Amino acid sequence: MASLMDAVTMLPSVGPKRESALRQLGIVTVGDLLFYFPFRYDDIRTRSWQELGDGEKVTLKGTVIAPLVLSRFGRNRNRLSLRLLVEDLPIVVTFFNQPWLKDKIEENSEVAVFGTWNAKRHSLAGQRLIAQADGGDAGMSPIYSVNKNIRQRTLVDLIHTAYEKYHGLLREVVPDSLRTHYRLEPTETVVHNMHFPKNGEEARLARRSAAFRELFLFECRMQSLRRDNNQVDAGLALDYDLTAMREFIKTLPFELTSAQKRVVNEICADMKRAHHMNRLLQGDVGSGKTIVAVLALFAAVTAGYQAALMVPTEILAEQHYTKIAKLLAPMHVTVGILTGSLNASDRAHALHDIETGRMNVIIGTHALIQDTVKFAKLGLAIIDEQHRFGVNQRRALRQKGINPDVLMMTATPIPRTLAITTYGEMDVSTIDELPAGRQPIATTWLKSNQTGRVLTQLKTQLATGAQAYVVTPLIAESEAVDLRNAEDLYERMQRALPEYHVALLHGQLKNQEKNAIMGAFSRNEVQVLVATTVVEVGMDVPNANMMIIFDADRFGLSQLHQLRGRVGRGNQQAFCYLIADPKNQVAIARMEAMVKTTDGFVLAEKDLQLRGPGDVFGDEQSGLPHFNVADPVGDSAMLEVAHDAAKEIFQDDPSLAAPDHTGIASYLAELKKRNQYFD
Ligand SMILES: Nc1ncnc2c1ncn2[C@@H]1O[C@H](COP(=O)(O)OP(=O)(O)OP(=O)(O)O)[C@@H](O)[C@H]1O
Repeated sequence: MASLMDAVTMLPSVGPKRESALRQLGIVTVGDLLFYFPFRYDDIRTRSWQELGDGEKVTLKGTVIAPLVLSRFGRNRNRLSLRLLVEDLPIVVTFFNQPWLKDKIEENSEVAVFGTWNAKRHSLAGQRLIAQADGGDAGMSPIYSVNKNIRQRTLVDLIHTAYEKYHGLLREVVPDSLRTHYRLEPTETVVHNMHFPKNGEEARLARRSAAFRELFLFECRMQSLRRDNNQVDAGLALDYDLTAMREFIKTLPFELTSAQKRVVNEICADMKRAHHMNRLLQGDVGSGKTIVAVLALFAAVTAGYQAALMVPTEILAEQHYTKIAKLLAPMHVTVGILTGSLNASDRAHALHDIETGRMNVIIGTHALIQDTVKFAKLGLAIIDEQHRFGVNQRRALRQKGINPDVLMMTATPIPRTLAITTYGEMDVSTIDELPAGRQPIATTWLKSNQTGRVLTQLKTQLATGAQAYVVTPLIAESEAVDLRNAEDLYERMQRALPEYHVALLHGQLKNQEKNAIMGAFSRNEVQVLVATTVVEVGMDVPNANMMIIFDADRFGLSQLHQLRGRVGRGNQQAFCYLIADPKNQVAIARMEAMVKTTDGFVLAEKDLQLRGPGDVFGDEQSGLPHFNVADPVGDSAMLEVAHDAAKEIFQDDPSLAAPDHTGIASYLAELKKRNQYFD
């Protein structure tokens, strides 16, 4: 019996080659193909040239009135020109690098060409020859994202065939009540009109329903993950020792903020429950996440388990190791470190101590998730700066233990819309308060010809006993040029500040050298640290209260905020100077936002507005889901509706037994089946 889960090879004309090309696009089943929607449409209805504006994309129809001319330049480039009589106007059409069209177009024949109109020269830069099959006069031509192994045309034909044969099997998954309320179209209509709309309006309406469906199903997936997580007996119940916790807290050099107390309580209560903890700890730069993590690590140890902290760089691992070992020493907890740069014998020792359980708390980098690392009894895994780890790496760490509880920490505040999509399946603890006595960092934006002022300020600050960072971005194409820039700046600083120690920190130093420099800076043996962006994460030197960032317009907002967050970690007034001559509006807006606020959540919202979601996190590793039709930012209102609706459904009917919910249940069941199949 036919099913939407049929492999695409069930369609005529899909052999192994096409199958693999489709698979590269993520299309495996007929259902995948039908829901592989175009990302835009070209309006290919023919129009009269008289109504066209310059630069408009259009299809023009006319008669070829002269022989075609093909000219070649160099090896791979060529131009095909033809003269076309459109209504009563002779125009010139040129196609670049499509020499095969010469054999398809005959003199005196009638053709339709899609391209960009040049109103002044009465010419058309041709993109495509419109075939009769495209409908010529009535149509929107869908444009799909394809790869070099499959052409648009082929994909359209395949979708057409699949639709003809399978459209009767398309079912509703969004409950009727929601569909009526939000006036969503039936799935069959959506699929049809996404691929074959008659006009822009049809496409727009179909897109709206398709986006909602996609967001809703995504939210249902998140809710079902959450539901599975929350099942009792799915995780560990870490029965920590409250008295020991209280004693430990007494040894800390400061009083916890009430936000820190609240999140520690949330985390501990969660660890104690038998379900699997899957929690995100977010807090602005300098809000004191580290100590919260240490308390969680300690709690796990008092419950008789090992606990691990995984961080993105070796330097950070070293720093955390030094700090945490010192904090936990009075409590007789054995803390160890595992990074890629341990020598063979240290490594063997560490592995042995992890395996026998002698090491209670293990701090490390990716080295922690290698196969050779075997934990005796891992109860808690904390992942710092988690967006730098891919989903698979997180899963690998989880699989190291007996399904240990997981806490992720991030210093990049996440706007609400993104939090819903990225961390929808997690519980979130937020530190929304800075330790007492912190003053907002005074931020000034200067042009590069005003740097003299900064130097004066720097001298004043250094005279009071403070320290400073001077950051220069990696901007040149070659590392060598970047290094020279940083070295130049370093020498200039040395000359300008002969009575102080200046050091240079850059990415090409060995880890040991970097550690030595950071160590010297944190002991105040170095007063001015000139650095490339390596200081971005995790540096914690409370005596440093001045941050100077050169070419600040080269950084993104969240990076600037992270950098600035390296100062103002003590009680003195801190200063940040952004030196930049931004060239465009977006960069200017970034500088202005930095001057205006020091609140990471406000900046994150601004960043999202200025750049769009992909850029906030940067890359595939962000863990940000990829949507086919929906845009989590542009469609954020819809996302919220979908989120709330899915949440309500899972609350009221967790087993999805109601007749209106069977569509969701079978969608999720199918997903599960496929995951098993492909894992
Ligand atoms: N309750 C507190 N009172 C006073 N100081 C605190 C408190 N909690 C943390 N600190 C100090 O504040 C500084 C910042 O803390 P921490 O390094 O944990 O910040 P963070 O949240 O990890 O920030 P970042 O993401 O910027 O690294 C540290 O020097 C820490 O010792």
